[in-house]
Amino acid sequence: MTQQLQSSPTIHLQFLDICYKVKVGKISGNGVIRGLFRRANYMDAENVIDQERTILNGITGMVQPGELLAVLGPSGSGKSTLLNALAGRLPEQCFTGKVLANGRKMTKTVLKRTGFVTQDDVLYPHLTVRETLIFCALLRLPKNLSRWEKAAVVDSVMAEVGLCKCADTIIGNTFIRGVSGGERKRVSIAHEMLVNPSLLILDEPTSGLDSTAAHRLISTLGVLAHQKGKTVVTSVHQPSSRVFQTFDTVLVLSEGRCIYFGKGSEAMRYFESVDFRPSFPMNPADFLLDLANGVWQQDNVTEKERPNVKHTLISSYNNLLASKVKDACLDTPLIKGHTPVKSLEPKEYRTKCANSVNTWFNQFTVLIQRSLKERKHETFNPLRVFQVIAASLLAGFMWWHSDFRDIQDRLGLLFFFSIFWGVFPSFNAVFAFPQDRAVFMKEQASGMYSLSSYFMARIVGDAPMELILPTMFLSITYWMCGLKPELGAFLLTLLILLAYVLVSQGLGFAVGAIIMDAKQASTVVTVTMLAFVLTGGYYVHKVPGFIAWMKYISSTYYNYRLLIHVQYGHGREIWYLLGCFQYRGKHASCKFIEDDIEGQISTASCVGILLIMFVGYRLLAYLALRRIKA
Ligand SMILES: Nc1ncnc2c1ncn2[C@@H]1O[C@H](COP(=O)(O)OP(=O)(O)OP(=O)(O)O)[C@@H](O)[C@H]1O
Repeated sequence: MTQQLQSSPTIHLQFLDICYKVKVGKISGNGVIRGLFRRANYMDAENVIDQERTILNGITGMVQPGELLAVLGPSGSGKSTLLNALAGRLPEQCFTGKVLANGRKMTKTVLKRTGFVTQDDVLYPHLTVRETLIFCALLRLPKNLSRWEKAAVVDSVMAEVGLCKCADTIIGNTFIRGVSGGERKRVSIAHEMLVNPSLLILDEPTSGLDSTAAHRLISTLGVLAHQKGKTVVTSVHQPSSRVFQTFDTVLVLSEGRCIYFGKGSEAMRYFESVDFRPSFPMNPADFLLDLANGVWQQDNVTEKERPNVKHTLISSYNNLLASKVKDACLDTPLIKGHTPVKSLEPKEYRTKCANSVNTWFNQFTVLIQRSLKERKHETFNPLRVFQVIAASLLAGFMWWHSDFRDIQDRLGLLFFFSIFWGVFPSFNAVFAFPQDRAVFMKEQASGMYSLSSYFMARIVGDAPMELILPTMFLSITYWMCGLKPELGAFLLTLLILLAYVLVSQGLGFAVGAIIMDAKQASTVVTVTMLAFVLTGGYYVHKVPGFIAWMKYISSTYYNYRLLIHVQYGHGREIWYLLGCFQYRGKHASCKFIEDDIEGQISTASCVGILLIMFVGYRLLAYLALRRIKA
């Protein structure tokens, strides 16, 4: 089995003349600046000007299997952008130049064999290291491997990247103590290593680590390149001299331009050859970064005489090295149009790739298991359970054994159900997709599962607890309040309430998925629910005509009507019981029967509309996620 995974072909990566520009906003004549530039001369411009900023300018280089290429440069020099372009994460139409794997354009198959470790660790905080990797293996490894075999791959990858010690520790985050920063980074690397990538690209894997941890991590990457034959590209912010020695090739960026590409061991010699040498012995990486920042201390030279460092280095690179690097890249047989060597695309590997996609159902079950594990602390949160029990007891005591004939009180109770079980689930559901966004985007980019399997797993996984809590609530309150003492009536009330909870949850999902920002989405859902509650039919009867239509889109209205129907039917029975034909318009309860029970929308319509809302909100959420994915 391990052999099966080890047979992935090698990748020779070449990138030629990569240029990336972005539009940074428009500047209008009235001085309103919407872009990044705020220079005074633009303020006076009469016309609207589109500003372009060059992030990468003609970057060329290559890296072979068994080699570790380090991309160095100050913050903002374009390292992440370059790595994104190399990993196929930057849309092709956004940049110019070529990224070639084994002399060919990057194909989906190659991208599947590419592991990309982003700068931020996008992991679930409540899963342990082993669980994180097991779920990843279940989703990413070929379906012809058994669960046991996938677990064995996880164990071997953990041993390879040094994670065995903390295998059962949770990942954690700022609020929950988990594995250390270095270990978290290793988990991100292991996540990519599971698919046995031929090309591994890492964006600043050492950021936030102390020099020892950084050295250990880069050594691990060195082993992957030198001993396992992987092609490794990593950006590093501030490598120590020990770390620098591990790099085979170094690319130094300064403001999106290359100032050096070549062997790490020859970098200092090159800069000396163009008259830039350190005035005292220093870490080569520090010296290179100083130069990339335009900082250079030179004895006996005044500030005025000092050359423009960046400008000089860019010209030197263009005059001395650029053409050599380009020739070296173009000179490989693969680029010259030769047919790629057979071993690079073995038939066996292609067959395996074709077989590797897990079935929809498989993805769904793994995602649901992961979702339940990751969110069990939230779902079975004792505070949430306490909140619901406290509310049910409070309502139970407030309406203790209420009388069937006290219609006003009873309607108040039924409306309280509608408010509580409208706001609570919608508010909880609104966070679902915004919180998952980073993981979802990353996993979608790696093609781990389909959107529909993720979506179904998310909404089904959330359902059980959303249904358990209202059942608990109603079982306590219904009997305490003395509502219709029939099992059938109780079960019907429960069914209506659960359906309403699912509709409210759907509203939360839809708003969350459309807005994708937890704070904004929770505000919108609160306002929406407020509108639904106000037009629900309890507070105001004579709603002004221009806003009266709102009740027809209010799920609270339909739920309230159904709950009343279970208790009072069409109101005939209670009408006769209270003798309302005598007191029409005078007795308060009779007034409630006239206004709230009689002649309202039919039960079938209420059920039908709630059903439409149940499906409609979820469909909206799904379409909103599709848009994000695209
Ligand atoms: N889509 C974009 N729109 C505007 N500016 C952008 C865009 N993408 C990147 N940039 C800018 O391009 C520059 C390079 O960004 P990049 O993230 O590649 O830098 P970096 O070298 O990786 O920096 P760091 O080390 O801080 O992560 C930055 O100044 C960034 O603000």
